[in-house]
Amino acid sequence: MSQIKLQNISKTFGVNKALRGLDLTIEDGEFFVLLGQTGAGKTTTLRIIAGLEKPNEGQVLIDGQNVADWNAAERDVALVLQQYSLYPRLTVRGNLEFPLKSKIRNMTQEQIKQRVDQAAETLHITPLLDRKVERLSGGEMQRVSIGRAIVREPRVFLMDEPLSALDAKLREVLRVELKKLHNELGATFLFVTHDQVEAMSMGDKIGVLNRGKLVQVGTPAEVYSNPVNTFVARAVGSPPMNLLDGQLSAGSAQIGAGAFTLPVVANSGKDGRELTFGIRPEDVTLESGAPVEGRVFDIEDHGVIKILTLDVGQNRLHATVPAQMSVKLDDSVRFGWKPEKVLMFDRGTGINLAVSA
Ligand SMILES: Nc1ncnc2c1ncn2[C@@H]1O[C@H](COP(=O)(O)OP(=O)(O)OP(=O)(O)O)[C@@H](O)[C@H]1O
Repeated sequence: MSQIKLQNISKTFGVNKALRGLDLTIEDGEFFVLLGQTGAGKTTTLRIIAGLEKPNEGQVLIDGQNVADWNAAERDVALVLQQYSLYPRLTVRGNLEFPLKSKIRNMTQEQIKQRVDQAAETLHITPLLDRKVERLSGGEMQRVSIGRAIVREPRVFLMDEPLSALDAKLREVLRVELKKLHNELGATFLFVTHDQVEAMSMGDKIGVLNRGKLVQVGTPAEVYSNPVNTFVARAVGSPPMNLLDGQLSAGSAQIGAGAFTLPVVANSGKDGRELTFGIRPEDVTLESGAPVEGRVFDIEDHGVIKILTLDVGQNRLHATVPAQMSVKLDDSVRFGWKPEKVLMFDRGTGINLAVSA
């Protein structure tokens, strides 16, 4: 178990700035998820921690020790990748034993067997131990990859989108299993993904990475309910937060070119300012007496809920409603929201006014 600290890490590939002054602390035993779009710098961050890449600037500290001069083996971190790096000709047992057979470890056959059996039990792959890896399904292979990391009992687990090659159902199963595994091992996990559902459902903490910079760190609930800017507001939540351009006028949001007006919690001194108003789809309420009229442009049925796309003038927004609500395409509906549910962002910078105040 270990704490990881990245201090002012920058990494450049030619003219490409992969990481730009990254500061990040992952506490001992934490399940930390780094969320970012493709090219945000997630893999580079992991490779720098693992010692496979050197930063141009900044330091990596593991348990307070600067590990700049430590090679990958000395850092004792395990990297689990999206593409399983297994030996196809070996059995599952052979693959799990492999990292333990190194001379440096000096382990007896009995010790190795014990570790392998234990890891196989934890990952529910005991019945597969004698099977050749090339004859496993994708989900089974990913379990074996994780097993190869577990047997080493590393200080830290670094996971690079380990579930993204799996189908949706299996991803769900393994998400739960990885969380359980983390609880059982009590180890530090750094998991990177571009999938916000994965980030929200797995992380004790989430760090949102945008073009090599960390934009926000917090619990999933904090990041969801109080995004620091419109980038984070868009990055978490499905469907994403409605972001509507408008102006603040006497305690009301005037959306679009006067398309509609709805109350917000007054923010002194912001009258007349060009803003972007943010409202989560589940906070848009449909009621017959609600103040604004919209037209139903689209309906997505998700079992227990429906996601409606509403058109109001030039504006389009999402509303999440119970599945039993009777509504058809092109219906005219009335909607509103509670003033305290609306976030306000500066239109130019995208910064959340509540954060910058
Ligand atoms: N070895 C390399 N040589 C040149 N450019 C690189 C190299 N590795 C990464 N990059 C660039 O650095 C940036 C960050 O890449 P990185 O792989 O860390 O992003 P990522 O967030 O993991 O993306 P993805 O989700 O697509 O894997 C990208 O623009 C990428 O093209």
